[in-house]
Amino acid sequence: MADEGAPGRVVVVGTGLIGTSIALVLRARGAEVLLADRDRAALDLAVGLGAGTELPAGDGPPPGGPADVAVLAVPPAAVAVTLLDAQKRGLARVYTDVASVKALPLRQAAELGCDPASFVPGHPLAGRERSGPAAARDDLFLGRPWALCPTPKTSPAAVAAVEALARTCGAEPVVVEADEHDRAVALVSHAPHVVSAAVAARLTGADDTALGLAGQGVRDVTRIAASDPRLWIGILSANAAPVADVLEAVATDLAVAASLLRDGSEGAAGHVADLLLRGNAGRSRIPGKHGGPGQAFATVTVVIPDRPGELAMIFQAAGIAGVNIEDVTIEHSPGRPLGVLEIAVQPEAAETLAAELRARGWSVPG
Ligand SMILES: NC(=O)c1ccc[n+]([C@@H]2O[C@H](COP(=O)([O-])OP(=O)(O)OC[C@H]3O[C@@H](n4cnc5c(N)ncnc54)[C@H](O)[C@@H]3O)[C@@H](O)[C@H]2O)c1
Ligand SMILES: O=C(O)C(=O)C[C@]1(C(=O)O)C=C[C@@H](O)C=C1
Repeated sequence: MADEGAPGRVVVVGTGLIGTSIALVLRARGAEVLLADRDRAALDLAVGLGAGTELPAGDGPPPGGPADVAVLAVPPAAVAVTLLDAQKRGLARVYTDVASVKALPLRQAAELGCDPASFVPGHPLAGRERSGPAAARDDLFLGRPWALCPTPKTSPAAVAAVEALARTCGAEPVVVEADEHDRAVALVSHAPHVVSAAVAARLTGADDTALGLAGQGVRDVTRIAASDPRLWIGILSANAAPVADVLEAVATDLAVAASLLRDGSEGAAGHVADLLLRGNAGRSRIPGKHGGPGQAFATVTVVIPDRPGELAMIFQAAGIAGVNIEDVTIEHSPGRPLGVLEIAVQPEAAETLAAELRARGWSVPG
């Protein structure tokens, strides 16, 4: 039995990273999932992972009639033709896609004469630097925003069905107009991807000494540079102008920083510091948990011995003190039997938690 409000029967076309991840979570929530992919190996692997059963080939709807929703999890340039095909076949009552750009598939769907009422353009803001069904995860969408870009022609019932699908995947639906979506993701996803690639590209000529000294910083900045270039060239060229706007602004900041560093004067260092401070300010604006507005939590730092049950006892102590834990990070020094736990709490609760933990014998500096 599916959860209440969740789609009961879903078709997923495109069993790569995103399609298979959606299929896995829907299966876990009790939905029947029918899978299709033009790549036999990707389809077989998704079926083997338990993401669903193969959609029978043919011209008409699936056996048992149209599904509640068909999710088109194919590259941006393939969305409109896949939609036309799926609607002609009558695969589902409602259709959505997951492409990282929204204006292009919408425009192409209109040009091809697709039915606009049953199509809800969508985009889960969650992913990985790996492609294909082997990289799929059923927790990929937890707490993430899932953009929906209905037009005035989209039926409200179709929007409600796709909102329910996004919620079933653990995501938070956010309705936004397609052009606004594309400008927004140019800033928060697409331009950062190119910047990451540009930093990683410098490493192609790096010698062994430099590579041997690579730490976490360069790994963090370049993680997404490992993504599939074929997928990303499709995304970037479909959102070219907004991405170029952001890249030009970043390039200006970088060029100014480089010339100030060459200048070498004390005043010049102050100007570079200004960019670093703007970096701190921008980073702190990225929303926190549940995609809510960025919130200034206080951090309680605890030194914890590396032994079983320690975290559970700390969380229990927080519960006894009536303090809600907003977020947690743990830093481990390799080879040391200690960890540093950073607990984010509401500012007014920080002192209560620190006092409770100290009273119970933990080391809480500050
Ligand atoms: N990778 C990410 O982090 C991410 C995040 C959110 C959204 N997206 C979007 O999701 C979509 C899929 O990306 P992915 O990362 O899952 O890619 P992927 O390469 O892992 O999977 C895409 C799958 O679509 C299949 N496919 C391509 N054309 C097809 C067609 N015409 N008919 C049937 N199957 C077809 C491919 O064989 C492949 O299995 C893209 O539109 C992408 O922009 C990606
Ligand atoms: O985390 C990653 O690996 C991603 O690239 C995910 C990411 C993003 O930029 O946040 C990338 C593209 C998608 O359209 C949505 C999500």
